[in-house]
Amino acid sequence: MISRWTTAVLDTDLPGGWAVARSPEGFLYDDNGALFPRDWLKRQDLSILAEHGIGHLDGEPVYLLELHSALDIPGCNWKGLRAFMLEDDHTLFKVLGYAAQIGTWAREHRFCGSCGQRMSQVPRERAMYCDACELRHYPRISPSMIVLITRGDEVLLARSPRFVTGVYSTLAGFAEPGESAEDCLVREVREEVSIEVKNIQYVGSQCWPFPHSMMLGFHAEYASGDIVPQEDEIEDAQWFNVRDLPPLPASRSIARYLIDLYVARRLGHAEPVLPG
Ligand SMILES: NC(=O)C1=CN([C@@H]2O[C@H](COP(=O)(O)OP(=O)(O)OC[C@H]3O[C@@H](n4cnc5c(N)ncnc54)[C@H](O)[C@@H]3O)[C@@H](O)[C@H]2O)C=CC1
Ligand SMILES: [Mg+2]
Ligand SMILES: [Zn+2]
Repeated sequence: MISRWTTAVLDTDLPGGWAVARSPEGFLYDDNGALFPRDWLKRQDLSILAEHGIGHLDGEPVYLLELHSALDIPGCNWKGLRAFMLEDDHTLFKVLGYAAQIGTWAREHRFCGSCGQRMSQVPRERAMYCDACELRHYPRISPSMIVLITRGDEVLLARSPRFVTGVYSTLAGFAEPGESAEDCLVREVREEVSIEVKNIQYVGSQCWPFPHSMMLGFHAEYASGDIVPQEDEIEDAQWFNVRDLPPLPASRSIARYLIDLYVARRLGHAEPVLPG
């Protein structure tokens, strides 16, 4: 059965529901997954930094317990968000991805960036509020462009020194103030491989909670220039034939989708579906 997940701001004074627990070591899980009866979880000896009501899973309320540190609970373990992404339960990954973004943002906005006073959660709204200067902070989302550059049967893929050995991917980068999505894409491509692109086509978007990116995915055609990899950022960049590709990123990523979609169109195969 596919579960239904909707986000919501829930009242943490109400009892009951499910909860996920997040510490610097990741999310708590056991053989049944990462959702625990909330009242049971709160009876454990947790060092709770903050609690957030984050939404409904199949109609049941779900809360996040954001912890100062991990602790040993018999039969349970801690695991990072990336490990959950690589597993089959996509809905659980969405719940935890949202929880991670809310937890990180609230943790990093406990004090007002303008006057330094302690901030508090606004009831029924996803915002932190400063009483002293009436400033509100909303969850942070960072728009990032990601692009597959194509040249007929070839695609341009690159390696960052941070990637798993052998893996090549599309180019990506964060938008800067003052840029349109297209401006950002053109700048990132120039910076990272020193080439020019044309016919920029928007393909789709994906939430990427590492830590708070909104990926806007594009296809673009090669226009001119020779590949010059950006020092320190790009270890290697090459044109690959769609029939002979290197190891690619994880199938949940929009990077992989942009590649798989182009290859499918080029070779006349069925088109993949963009992972949510
Ligand atoms: N879902 C997917 O398929 C993929 C997602 N990504 C994500 O796209 C994002 C951007 O990709 P990168 O190549 O790492 O970016 P990038 O090419 O802009 O370089 C990263 C640099 O940007 C700066 N930076 C960090 N956070 C920033 C922010 N919030 N706003 C502006 N600048 C910032 C830092 O100096 C950092 O070293 C990352 O979050 C990355 O995880 C990247 C590739 C694939
Ligand atoms: Mg980049
Ligand atoms: Zn303030």
